[in-house]
Amino acid sequence: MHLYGTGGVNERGHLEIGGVDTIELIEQFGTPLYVYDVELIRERARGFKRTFEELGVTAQVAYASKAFSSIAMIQLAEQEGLSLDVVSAGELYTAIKANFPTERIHFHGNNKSEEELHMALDYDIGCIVVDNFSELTLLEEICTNREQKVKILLRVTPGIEAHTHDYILTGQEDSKFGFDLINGQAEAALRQALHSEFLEVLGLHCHIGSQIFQTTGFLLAAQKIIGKLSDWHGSVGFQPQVLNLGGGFGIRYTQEDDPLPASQYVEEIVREVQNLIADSDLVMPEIWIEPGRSLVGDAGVTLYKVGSEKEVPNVRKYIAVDGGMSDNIRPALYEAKYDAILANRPLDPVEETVSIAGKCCESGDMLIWDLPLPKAGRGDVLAVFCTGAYGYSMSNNYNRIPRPAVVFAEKGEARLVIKRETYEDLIHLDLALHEAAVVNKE
Ligand SMILES: Cc1ncc(COP(=O)(O)O)c(C=O)c1O
Ligand SMILES: N[C@@H](CCCC[NH3+])C(=O)O
Repeated sequence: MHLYGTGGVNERGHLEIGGVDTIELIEQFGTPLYVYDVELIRERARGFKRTFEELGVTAQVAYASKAFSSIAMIQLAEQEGLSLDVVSAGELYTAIKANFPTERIHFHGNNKSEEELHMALDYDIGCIVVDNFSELTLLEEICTNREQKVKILLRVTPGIEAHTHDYILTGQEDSKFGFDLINGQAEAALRQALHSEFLEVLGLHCHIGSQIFQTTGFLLAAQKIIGKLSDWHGSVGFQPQVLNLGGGFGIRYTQEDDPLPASQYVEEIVREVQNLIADSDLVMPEIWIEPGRSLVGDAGVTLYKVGSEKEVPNVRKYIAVDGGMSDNIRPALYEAKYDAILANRPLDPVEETVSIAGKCCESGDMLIWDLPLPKAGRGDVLAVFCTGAYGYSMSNNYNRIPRPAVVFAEKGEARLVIKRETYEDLIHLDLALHEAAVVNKE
């Protein structure tokens, strides 16, 4: 048995998270249940901030709220002095409702609508990360009409192929995100933005991908970007105040994963930037990062009840749980791997290898292939580790399965921070045929 995050086994022989017995939690809140170890999120946030402080660099650590956005989570980010990356009006709305300081909100996305840009301006958020020419022009027009200034970063694609799953790569040239750094797009965007009296260009942003285990890609991106910034200092006289190198720091989902300590990513990036800046005419900019997964990923566990089983003789045994791709789509989407144990008897010896199936009507709804477990059956509780990032946030109602509840556990106290969806919630936007008015005729 291998524990992730700060999970432990208590005197009752149950898996404990944040000092809370997981079996007591499911008795109270049901399954599937997301449980977050709040202390671990705090530790991770403090770790990032401390590393920058020790390096003497002015920084912002922005939590990429797409990893897991909820009012309580945003409040936690605020308590820890993080900034916030949002990518939609919905994420921005959540942040506003959580009273997150708007000057520390950064707005991302490759297709922000007019409405979203207005909303960002209404709340006077910290900065908008401009992704492409059409957005740049639109934002310029909107700001001119409103006679309102806004701080922006230009997102660039530095032409880096980070070593990760194709679907979560973002820094390569052929990407839907950002201005191409190398072929002149980024410089043209900078010139256009500098021309506008309403756009204040803070600097550049790049995000090369997610679940990255090496620093090489980040260092290469820093080299390419600072090389260009240095050229532009000569040609356009631009001095960046901010360099945002995104998120993407990998975490350990299974024992096969071998990520670096979070501090090492930051340290190596900062030292590279310092060296490159020292060799240029530029002044050291603030360094911003925007981790999601590495702040919340291994702090989350999903608890499921074990249900049916099926044996395919001489091939495999399937064990089904009461959730699946509706609460965690990552295995189906990215072939993501997870590890799990029985939360009600984690210390029992392994007896067999089973494959964990979800309950959705899809063959692809498999959570874990070939998991060593004690003999498990109805009544057992499966704890899948490291589901804190892109689990709940990508959950859905496929097969009209209600979304799970989410609990924060800290120092022996459990707080329900997202209620379980009810069947009523599932149909609350539906209109019955007799209620649905004809809307396309007078
Ligand atoms: C622009 C941007 N910033 C930050 C992140 C957070 O990435 P991660 O959760 O891998 O740290 C993402 C997601 O990949 C992203 O697209
Ligand atoms: N959602 C993805 C990562 C992409 C994040 C956004 N660029 C995951 O679960 O790993």
